[in-house]
Amino acid sequence: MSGLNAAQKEAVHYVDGPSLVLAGAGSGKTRVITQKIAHLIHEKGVQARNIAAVTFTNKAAREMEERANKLLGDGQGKGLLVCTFHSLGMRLLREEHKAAGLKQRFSILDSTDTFGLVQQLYGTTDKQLIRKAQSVMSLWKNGLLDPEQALAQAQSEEDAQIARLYRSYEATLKAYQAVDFDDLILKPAQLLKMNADIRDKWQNRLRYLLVDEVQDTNACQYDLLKLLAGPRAMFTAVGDDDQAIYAWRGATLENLRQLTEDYPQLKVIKLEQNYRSTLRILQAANRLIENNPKLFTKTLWSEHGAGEPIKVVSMNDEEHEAEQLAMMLSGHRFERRTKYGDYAILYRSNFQARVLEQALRKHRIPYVLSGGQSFFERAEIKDVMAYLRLLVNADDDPAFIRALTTPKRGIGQKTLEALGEYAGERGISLFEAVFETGAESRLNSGMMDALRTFCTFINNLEDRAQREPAGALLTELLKTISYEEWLYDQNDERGAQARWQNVLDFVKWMGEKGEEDGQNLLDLTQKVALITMLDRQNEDSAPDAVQLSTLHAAKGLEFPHVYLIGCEESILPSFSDGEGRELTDERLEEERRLMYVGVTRAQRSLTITHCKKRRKARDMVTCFPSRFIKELKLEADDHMPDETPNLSPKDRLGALKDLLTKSKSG
Ligand SMILES: Nc1ncnc2c1ncn2[C@@H]1O[C@H](COP(=O)(O)OP(=O)(O)OP(=O)(O)O)[C@@H](O)[C@H]1O
Ligand SMILES: [Mg+2]
Repeated sequence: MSGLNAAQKEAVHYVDGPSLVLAGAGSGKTRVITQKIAHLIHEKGVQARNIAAVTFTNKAAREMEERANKLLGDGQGKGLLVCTFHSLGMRLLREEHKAAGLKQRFSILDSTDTFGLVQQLYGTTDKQLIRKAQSVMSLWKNGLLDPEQALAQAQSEEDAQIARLYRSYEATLKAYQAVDFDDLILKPAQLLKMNADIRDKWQNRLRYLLVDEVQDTNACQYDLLKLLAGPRAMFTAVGDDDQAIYAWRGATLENLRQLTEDYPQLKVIKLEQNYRSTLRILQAANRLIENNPKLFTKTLWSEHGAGEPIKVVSMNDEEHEAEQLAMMLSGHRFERRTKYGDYAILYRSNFQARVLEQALRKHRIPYVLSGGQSFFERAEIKDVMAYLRLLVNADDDPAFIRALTTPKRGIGQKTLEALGEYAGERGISLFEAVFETGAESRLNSGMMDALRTFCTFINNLEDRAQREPAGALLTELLKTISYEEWLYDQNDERGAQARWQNVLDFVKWMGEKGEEDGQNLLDLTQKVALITMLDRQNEDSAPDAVQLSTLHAAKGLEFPHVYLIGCEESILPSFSDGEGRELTDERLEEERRLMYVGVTRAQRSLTITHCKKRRKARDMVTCFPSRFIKELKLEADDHMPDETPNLSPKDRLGALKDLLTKSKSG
């Protein structure tokens, strides 16, 4: 129990009922969770497999698992469940698939897949419209509204149209034996609600629940949590209302208030000491967030010194910003003898990373990117995944079409339409339709043969996939379909090379994962949908590299030195929400919380940059510094003593040598 203050100890020791730790950034909330896991196992005799800790991102889950296992020592954490809400939901759904009306090997569609599906059902190619429909349906789903209720509630013709789309979307998913990400939460919650046996079983299994970042749970996740906790209500939730940044995905701060209502016996514990940041950073963050209405009052103090002043740097444009950043970072690293891994560059939106990446590459600064396009969303990976998904679930029509036509097998759109029509009339999947005699009259016999050859090929693979090692089988599959050649046909040399390398990385990763966990290709495939590139990177021994991340993806993390870039009106706060809605007070508050998350990631130094101009399409537009910079009230720091870093003569010599070898090798 070392390394905890009195309030943290209280939170860790309290196991008589539900508790909520409500505290600001860097106050050790996540630390309470990991320590509490150890406490439950070591002191309270709770079995590891009866404990579940839930957090928001895969990365956070992995980090928490590592920390917990370190505390627990050899083998004691066996069976401990540390995961995201989504993977918890998937586990439950896989085990209870029958009750959910799904086969055990259902497909999981990610947002790219569902985008394609909505596009097809809605009959439009207007991306904005599709995204809007997706987000409205998702909000309905998360608000536990079914298509009929949504239709009944519709206020406008547009709403009604989306509600009808929602109906066919749901029917299609069912026909495909597929679920989307929202279903991974929604369906388990419904199962637990409707089915007492399943509820008892899971409540008995997960006897203690711990939830990190509870401020970002949506209504559905909260429901799931409540159902799992049951009347015993043995859980610890930790969170910070000032860091709620997922309202756009339906997360609601209302849940925090609801928690106090649903559990009158809830013990609320506040943590007030910040262990992460220097006083300057902490106080600036506090001044910023004071501009938001308070839900709960919190005070944060720190024993750390004032630290160095927060820098605000004005740049000409985004190229200048990126270039300067690379120079500043190199200089800083040289002067302080730090590692690249001590730095994070954070930004509001993914597009900001592009120019930055170029500059970092030019200056040979190693970096890793997170929160960007997932590795698994790349076209070549999705191609390979289509085959795997089809092995797992032959009813997965989108996977069927993608695999069948990649590479082309001489089967054209007309044939697919005829097959689709027949399958639709019979209410079966495309795969099944191929083997029905009834389909023969609709298609010419050459096509029929080609289709059957393909399906037999898949059937054989499926059989082998249950027994043979994942890596070898995958390699063979790629060879059989001549995927490498196909890539070279479709892309220029460099593009093909890069894509093929990604595929090889993927095969290697699947092979290793399969050996590690003793899982076959089919088991692995279901998991892939929930994994992001970041997890993959973390598995290779983490390289010393600067972290590039969106603010959303940086939640819960900390870095010695942080650069917060593009702090301009219309970027942070962002004026548009992707659907053309304007900046309301509520959204402004959420943007402010996002800035607060960014500022509070920094431990020792914080540099904020903004551009005077920025390229928009073909024009250079004038930009203004973010209002949030003013709200940090940095003048207030002026009376604080500056602490310049002390470099001993020896360090300086070392730094100089470093630079010399670098300039030689470069
Ligand atoms: N009692 C303590 N003594 C020393 N260091 C601590 C203590 N509690 C927490 N820390 C350290 O402070 C830092 C912040 O802790 P942690 O990440 O748990 O905070 P948090 O409240 O979860 O922050 P966030 O809101 O950003 O998620 C970590 O480096 C952690 O190891
Ligand atoms: Mg945390």
